[in-house]
Amino acid sequence: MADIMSTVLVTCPLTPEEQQRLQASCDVRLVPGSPRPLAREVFLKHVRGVHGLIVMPPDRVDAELLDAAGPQLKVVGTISVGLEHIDLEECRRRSILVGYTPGVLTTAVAELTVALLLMTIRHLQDGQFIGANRLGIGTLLSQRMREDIYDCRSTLGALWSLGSAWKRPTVAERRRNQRQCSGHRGAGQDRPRCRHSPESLSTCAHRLLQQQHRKAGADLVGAELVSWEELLSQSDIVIATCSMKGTQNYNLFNAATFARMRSSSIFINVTRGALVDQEALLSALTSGQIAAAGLDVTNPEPLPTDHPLLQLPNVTVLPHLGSATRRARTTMSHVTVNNVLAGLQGQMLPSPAP
Ligand SMILES: O=C(O)C(=O)CO
Repeated sequence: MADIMSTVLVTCPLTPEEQQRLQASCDVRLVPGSPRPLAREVFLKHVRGVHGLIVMPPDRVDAELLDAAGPQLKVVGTISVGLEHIDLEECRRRSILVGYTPGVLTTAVAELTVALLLMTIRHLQDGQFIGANRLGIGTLLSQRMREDIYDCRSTLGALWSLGSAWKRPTVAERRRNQRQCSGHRGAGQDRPRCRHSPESLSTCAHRLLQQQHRKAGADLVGAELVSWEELLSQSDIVIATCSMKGTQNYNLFNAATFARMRSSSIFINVTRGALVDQEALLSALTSGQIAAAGLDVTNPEPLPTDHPLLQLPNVTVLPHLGSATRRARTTMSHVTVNNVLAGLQGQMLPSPAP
């Protein structure tokens, strides 16, 4: 049991079971109403004097926040695999433990990626509008039509993250299975070519492990390791699944990147909006430099309702639904509470940040 006097601030929803488990051991302080994203001044006000902190992106945990919390803070648990909102160096300097939730959402995000890809390629959101307004199939047929993925032998280029690079099942594997399920069996030439750029893999934490796993991760899903240049210029579909690596990958997709892609390319982003220079994306989409984009993540989230990206017919935007499955969210809550309870008891975290 954690010290009964420990106070934990929770800024985001936990499952009721995990909230109860936390409440059995600690004094739990919930941010009132918890509108997301949390206003900074509210966060700074409620963090004072807590021993543990449960957050999710984009709640920024930096020196200012840690100063506001005070020296008794022992542990921060984020309900996410992404860590870009936490100043890990500053936490380390203050001996504050940080836990996160790697691995447990990979499947949910991979499924969302395939769904978003299909929505984007087939204009499904337009279909929903047409259906809801009883406009009929003729309206749909008069709209722009897209290639079937089935026939186009497209090349899928994915930038895999630290976590999903070598964990099964990945996006590439699912897409391969999907084709097999729809009757595309057998002949090797029927399989989509999967390209996998080593540029996006972590070169800081676990460097040797990642380097050892890069080739293995690619082999696991039948992917070829190619350069960043090749990935951009040869892929029909480019999927950003890499992390921000702190701020290192900020605007990784920019005007120069989109200029190297094909005019028929589809761009999908399922990890972080800040990977993309949105002005450059907007201009690539309006000028025809690329064909379409499907975004589960944007910068900021949510986008303002009058944002020009939301007005474009060749863009599908979802409200960051990647991990929104019962299994993923339940496990993420569970892992986070385990991390925080361990940290409050001065134990090693079961799932520590790298
Ligand atoms: O866990 C994360 O970092 C997410 O973005 C979940 O969708």
